[in-house]
Amino acid sequence: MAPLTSLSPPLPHPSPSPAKPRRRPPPPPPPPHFTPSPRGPIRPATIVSAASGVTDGYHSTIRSLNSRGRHVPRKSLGQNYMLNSKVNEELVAAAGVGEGDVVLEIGPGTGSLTDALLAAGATVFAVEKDKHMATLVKDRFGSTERLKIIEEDITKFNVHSHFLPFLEEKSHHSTKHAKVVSNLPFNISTDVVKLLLPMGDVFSIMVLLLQDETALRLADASIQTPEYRPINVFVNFYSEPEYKFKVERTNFFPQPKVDGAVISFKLKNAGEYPPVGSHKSSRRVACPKMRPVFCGNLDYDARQSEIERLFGKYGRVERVDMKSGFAFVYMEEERDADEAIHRLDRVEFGRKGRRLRVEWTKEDRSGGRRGNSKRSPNNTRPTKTLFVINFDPINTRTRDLERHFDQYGKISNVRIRRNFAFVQYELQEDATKALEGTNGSTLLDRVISVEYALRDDDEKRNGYSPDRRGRDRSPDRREYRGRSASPYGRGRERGSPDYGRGRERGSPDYGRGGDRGSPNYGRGASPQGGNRVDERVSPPKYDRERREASPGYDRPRSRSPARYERE
Ligand SMILES: C[S@@+](CC[C@H](N)C(=O)[O-])C[C@H]1O[C@@H](n2cnc3c(N)ncnc32)[C@H](O)[C@@H]1O
Repeated sequence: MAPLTSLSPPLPHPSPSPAKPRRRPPPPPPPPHFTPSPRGPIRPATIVSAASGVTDGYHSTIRSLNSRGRHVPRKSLGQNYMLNSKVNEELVAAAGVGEGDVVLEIGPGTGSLTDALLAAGATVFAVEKDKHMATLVKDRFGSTERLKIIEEDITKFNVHSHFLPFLEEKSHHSTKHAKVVSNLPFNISTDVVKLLLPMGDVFSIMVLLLQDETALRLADASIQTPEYRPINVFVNFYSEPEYKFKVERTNFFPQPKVDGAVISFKLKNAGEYPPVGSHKSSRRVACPKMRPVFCGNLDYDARQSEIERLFGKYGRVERVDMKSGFAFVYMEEERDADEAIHRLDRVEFGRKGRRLRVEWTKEDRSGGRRGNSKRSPNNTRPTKTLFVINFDPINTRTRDLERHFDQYGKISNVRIRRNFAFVQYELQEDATKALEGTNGSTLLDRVISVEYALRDDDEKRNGYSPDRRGRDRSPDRREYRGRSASPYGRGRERGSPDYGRGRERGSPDYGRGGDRGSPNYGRGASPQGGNRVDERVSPPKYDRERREASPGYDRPRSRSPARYERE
């Protein structure tokens, strides 16, 4: 450790040439720097006066920075170190850290907050991305049972496989919940919030020091304000946020351009998540077994086994519902699904290296439409012709459909059009039987959806027959295109779950003669819910009521989750 030559604050990064320091020395010990938020009543603030701890924190931070030779704080890593030990103590107090607690600390840096956590009696698991700082903090505390430091990027950190065993081993509480306390690099705060808030099974509270602006925004629970954003839906769904107090920028070295603030999130357990059904329904969105992961932008010929293998790396896959170009993956554990989403979203996959879209399905599909909703609410007028979707468009032949449907009566015609088909019976009663029997059934590994066609061929004007006419003149398709609940709609892009993402790959409009079928299946008007092809382009949507209670649902359609991450 480099010795301190005087009691006055040394340069935090001793330069080989003292005459030309690369950075200004840190400021003198700061005056009281906690101030209440000026931003209105929804953000209660705590006024904390600075105390003698100020200089202690200051000196130990500077000493640490000097301890392993010259260290230039890295802006890209948000390295603004805390100089005021009082702030650290307040962070610890806000999380109620006490004897026997296990704490995940993100970015220990020089170890000043780590020190306060250890002093409170906690066992600390610290994740530090910067190798230099990880070594520095190890040096500072030496080997102790109560501290584990790993060098890793928190945004890529597998909490369940790396942290849970530690928690199991170290927690002395029966509840086995850990806490998160961190003076976070400002640039990853939303990533961290998104990563950890859904982990109410692991963490009870998360207390973060982040940019004041961000803290104010995240703590905003009032849906009525114009500032209310998708991230607020997320935050309030998974936690109870509370703005604690502001921390002025002069408390950090180097001094950032903005002030910081401390915010706490009391994490909810799955059972506490707001219900997402109608008021009559008590269904909750977060039941792990019920909510599949949407995996979009797949090759049309992607195989179920490939998807199983892919997701199987992150946990047990209960089942995979393959659709055309997308799939729903049911994982046994919600945390494994979270991990899969985290790892696989936007990863290139398949022969053509498409970028996957992986995210939680936007609707609780457990309503079991497949099992209990056999008919389209939009199209209840029985016809002799059935409209079939969701079969494998590459491998399904007319004869496969015939075989699948002919047990219900005499079929007069089967027509496949890209990835939808019409099956016409001679008798309407047979069509009804077939609809009841085949909707939600499996054909060549795909769960198909069946509903009545809007009209029968023989109802068409001038004795229309699709077999005699060109595709473009098909009244069936014209009819469907015109409906708001259209399964064909307006030609959205493939694999983009309706957030305006996924533009890298265009999708020909079905109705306009694109050469590869990626129909726009409309928006959530699917009578079959989970089984309709429209899910391929857009995961099912909640109704307005549900959206309010569900993270991500109030996103404007043109906005992307990527943007959400950048907030
Ligand atoms: C704002 S500093 C806080 C340091 C220290 N806790 C303090 O209070 O002085 C942020 C710390 O997080 C580390 N860090 C930055 N990005 C990280 C990441 N993705 N994962 C883990 N640590 C990260 C930085 O290297 C730095 O040490």
